[in-house]
Amino acid sequence: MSLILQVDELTRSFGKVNAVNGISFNVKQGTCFGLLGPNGAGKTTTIEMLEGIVKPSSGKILYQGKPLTESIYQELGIQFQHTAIQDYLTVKETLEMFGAFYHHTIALDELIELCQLEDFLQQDHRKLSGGQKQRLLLALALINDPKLIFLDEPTTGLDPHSRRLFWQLVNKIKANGKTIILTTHYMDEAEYLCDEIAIMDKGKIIALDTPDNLLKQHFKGALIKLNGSAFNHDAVMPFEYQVVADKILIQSADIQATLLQLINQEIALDGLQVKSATLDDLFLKLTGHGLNMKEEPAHV
Ligand SMILES: Nc1ncnc2c1ncn2[C@@H]1O[C@H](COP(=O)(O)OP(=O)(O)OP(=O)(O)O)[C@@H](O)[C@H]1O
Repeated sequence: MSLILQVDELTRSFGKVNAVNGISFNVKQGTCFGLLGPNGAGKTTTIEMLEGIVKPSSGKILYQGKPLTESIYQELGIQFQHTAIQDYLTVKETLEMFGAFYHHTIALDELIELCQLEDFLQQDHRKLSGGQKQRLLLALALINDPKLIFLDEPTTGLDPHSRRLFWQLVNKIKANGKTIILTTHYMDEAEYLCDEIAIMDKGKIIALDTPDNLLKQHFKGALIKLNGSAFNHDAVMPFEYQVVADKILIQSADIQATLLQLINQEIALDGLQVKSATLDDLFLKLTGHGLNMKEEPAHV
């Protein structure tokens, strides 16, 4: 599979803040690549450099083997976290207005059908629900029939039904051969949509691979979770464990044997969970903090 994007040692500082600190990755054509991380990790700065909106402090970005130029931006589709749309326009008028910005556009009927906008075409865009608004923003990102589409936290704040509907749309777009770069706080979204992910924390990539490979690499067998208060940490435990946030994580290849050991050690099993590891667990393991944590001070 050919590479649509190659990123090498990309860095961007704002004064003393290293928002993005020497990251490298490749994106294969026709795949969905996820950039994950907590608030302030550097995701938006990264995609804004890829989109040509923010100038890198250093590093290299190649699009289809060549450096980014003005003309390439006609080939990109961008769904921003917030897009200013002129007031009083209907959905149809909004689509027509954005279409006029590009030399080449997709047929509007096709786009309206794909993004399921038929029922709202004559509605003022300000009256759309959250899910409908996101579908309109996606349609605007697709209007120039781009090869590479950036979706920046597209489902933040949506209800579960609207999120699932949006995921189906993203999969349809991918099935049409498009490449997608997605940023998200939602690990289930990344597991469902992304072929490859980069987990960012404090401006750096701390893990990069397919979701499956990352989970296999970092977790053997099942994951047993207990409340942090369950252990006397001075006592010697007959198994390895990790304390992250307010939880104790034990990786176990033999669940029965580990549970028996816990019972023999008279450890309170309140809050016990036995499950397969998820990307949330991986993030917790790698960083020692959850994805939904409050924003940390800037990384200087
Ligand atoms: N224009 C700017 N001027 C100064 N600092 C900035 C600027 N843009 C981003 N930063 C800082 O760079 C760091 C990374 O921010 P960025 O928005 O890229 O993170 P993010 O992972 O996208 O976060 P979120 O999930 O909240 O959107 C933060 O500390 C942020 O305050």
